[in-house]
Amino acid sequence: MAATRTLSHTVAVIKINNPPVNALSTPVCQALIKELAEVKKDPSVEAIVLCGANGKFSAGADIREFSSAARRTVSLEDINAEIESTTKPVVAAIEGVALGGGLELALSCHYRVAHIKTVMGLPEVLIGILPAAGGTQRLPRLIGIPAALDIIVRGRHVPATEAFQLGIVDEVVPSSAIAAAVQMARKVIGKPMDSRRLSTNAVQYNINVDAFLDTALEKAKRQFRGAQAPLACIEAVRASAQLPYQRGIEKERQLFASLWATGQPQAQQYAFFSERNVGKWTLPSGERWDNVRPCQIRTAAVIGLGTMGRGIVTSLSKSNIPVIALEQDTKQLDSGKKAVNSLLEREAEKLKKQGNSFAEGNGLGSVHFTLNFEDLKNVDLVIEAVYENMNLKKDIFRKLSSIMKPDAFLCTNTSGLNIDEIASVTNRPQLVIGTHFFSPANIMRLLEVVRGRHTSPTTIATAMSLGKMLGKVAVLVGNCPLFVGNRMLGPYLEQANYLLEEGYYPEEVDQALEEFGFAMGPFRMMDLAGLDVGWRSRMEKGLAGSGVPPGTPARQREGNRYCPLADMLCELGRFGQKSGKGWYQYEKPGGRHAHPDPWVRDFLAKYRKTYNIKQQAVHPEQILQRCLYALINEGFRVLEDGIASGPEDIDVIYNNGYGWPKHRGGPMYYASAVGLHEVLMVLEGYHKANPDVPSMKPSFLLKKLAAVGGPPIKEWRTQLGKLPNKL
Ligand SMILES: CCCCCCCCCCCCC[C@H](O)CC(=O)SCCNC(=O)CCNC(=O)[C@H](O)C(C)(C)COP(=O)(O)OP(=O)(O)OC[C@H]1O[C@@H](n2cnc3c(N)ncnc32)[C@H](O)[C@@H]1OP(=O)(O)O
Repeated sequence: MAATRTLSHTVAVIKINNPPVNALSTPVCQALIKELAEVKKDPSVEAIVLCGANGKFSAGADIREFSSAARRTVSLEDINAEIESTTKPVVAAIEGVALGGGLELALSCHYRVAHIKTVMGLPEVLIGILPAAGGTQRLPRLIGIPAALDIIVRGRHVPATEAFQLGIVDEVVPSSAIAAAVQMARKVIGKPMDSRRLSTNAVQYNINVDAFLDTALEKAKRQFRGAQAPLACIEAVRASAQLPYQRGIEKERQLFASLWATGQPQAQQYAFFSERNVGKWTLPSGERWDNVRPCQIRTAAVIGLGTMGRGIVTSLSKSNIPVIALEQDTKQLDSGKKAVNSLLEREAEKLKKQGNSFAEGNGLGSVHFTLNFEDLKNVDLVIEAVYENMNLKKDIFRKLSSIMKPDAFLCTNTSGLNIDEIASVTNRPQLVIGTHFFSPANIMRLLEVVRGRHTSPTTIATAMSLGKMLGKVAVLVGNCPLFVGNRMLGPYLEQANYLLEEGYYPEEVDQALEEFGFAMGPFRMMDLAGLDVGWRSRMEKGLAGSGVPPGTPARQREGNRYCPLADMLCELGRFGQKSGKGWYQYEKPGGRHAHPDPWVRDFLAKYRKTYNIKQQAVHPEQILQRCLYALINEGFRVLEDGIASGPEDIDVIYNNGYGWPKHRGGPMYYASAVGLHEVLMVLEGYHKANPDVPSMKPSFLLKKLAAVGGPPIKEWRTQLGKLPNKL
């Protein structure tokens, strides 16, 4: 039953019932219409309570229906209008979540009662659309333009206590919201209802709405780099102030249709479901997310309090997991402790602003700092987060192996080292796993969980479940140099470097990719990460520094093209932000504002002259094609090698760890949207002209899919048949 009805005295309680989140699917909407019609004409009913089954009001419209053939035949706003115009008072009993269409439904009720642990909001913007069941018109009428705009444009979850302060709900209760709503319904029977019908009210404001919204629009254009939904949300809110309700609704629908035509909602909704699907991991042996039980992690330890370690400690502590944080000397321990405490204070401040405190207990209190390895011996799981050096990591794992209790999990936070080699020095390779966090680890949502050859399914389940506990999107990947995200970055950065050789400047390449929607272009990103990191690794591989065989041409390695520009900057001490100079110049070492550097322009001009490189006329569109298609091609190779289980996994990694714009779905989705044949043609053309750049040689899988007509991404798996699986 999509909705059920019971009677409590003269109050009819209509309950939405569509597990798991009571999405307002077409059958639910049809059931609501039927129940409403019946209670309206039932003389024994004097008031109505609307609620959701299983402690959840509703997570909104059924997103799957948007793109499915089963297009909705019932308009949610028509149901809302029907509820609002009812002469019997309707009270929403909000529990769990009231999101999107769920909150819009509640806003059409005459009163709202919420359980204290509820969150509500209009997160449509996050899936590329705008609230289109009256939310952009009713919410400003209830709480004013600035507060409504903030909620609609950011799509944030508003806790019940804040919702009460803002006036979204009339009462917050610590016990059953349904019982409280029934009580309220009985109290308001017979009371005047006109002012409770939000659509009949005018928006109240004492600001210059146009100027306010113009400023918001400019800010949103800068902040959301090409995403259209936030801009449409602002225009819809503008309509609420300027137009009568019904015309505002027309505008809302019009904006929805225009957004749909951009293709962005489809990309963002693909990203939404991909994020959920990556949690459903499956191993070739048949073990899966739903048949392997994770172990409970009651205590954890982190080794190393550098940038990564600090973020990981904060993240664990924030999730209420007691942590032991270990450093090798007092100086580093003290500075790590200070940094962690300050991060935790900031987190506490954030929660306080949202009207919350740390869930149970105090996050700060749960961190114990130590220099003594013995202190770690009883924790359930340890995350090693020292710098990227195989010998150092092996030393630590040897030690852990002898100290830790036998069933403790040993995780390494490496961004690309071989998990099997690290596991090989332990007495429990089945409990060793890679947990690749992204910096800052207390903020970035991505966690690459890297399975080694001997890692057990229980260890995988535990690491994936830990990711969820930390509020992260955990993606299971196979063990290969650099794993998935960083491996794909290689060819992308390589092309960015070649573009400099050929006549571009860092700021021009960055601008093209930032206009595409990346949070940061490749050169700003390299400056932030530190140019010395890659330099050290290239030196270890004999590609840079004294290990390069004598007589090797400067722009060649092993017969292939090589760009030594980044090595040359490092030799001059230009490591990026940390040294105040890199591809850009900064106000000071550690400064964060990148300014184009005339020195770099001069340096590039001399370099091109030295190597007699003719400046080529590269069209800005080619910057995108070369960098992005190089990255995508490597993505296909990752699939070919069985390192990721599907294109969605790669897209989730890029959306959440590398600043890929979600409104473009992810690199593999983008390839499918651009057309695989187009991607293949560009790669083929480039590779023919540049056979000394092997990364641009089109991958086998790309060719295979292009040959069958470049099917949409959801059909790739069936088209490709059985692929190797190294998970
Ligand atoms: C011009 C052409 C137009 C064509 C289209 C015409 C249609 C026009 C109609 C317009 C009407 C608009 C009405 C309204 O404004 C629009 C909306 O309401 S959109 C939905 C807004 N809501 C959300 O975005 C909430 C999304 N969900 C979440 O944030 C979270 O799921 C949660 C609710 C906070 C719960 O989180 P968790 O507990 O972590 O659980 P999961 O996230 O794993 O979810 C569990 C399960 O539920 C599925 N699911 C969640 N929400 C929805 C949803 N709204 N619709 C469908 N399915 C949903 C999720 O995928 C998981 O599924 P599983 O993986 O278990 O299969």
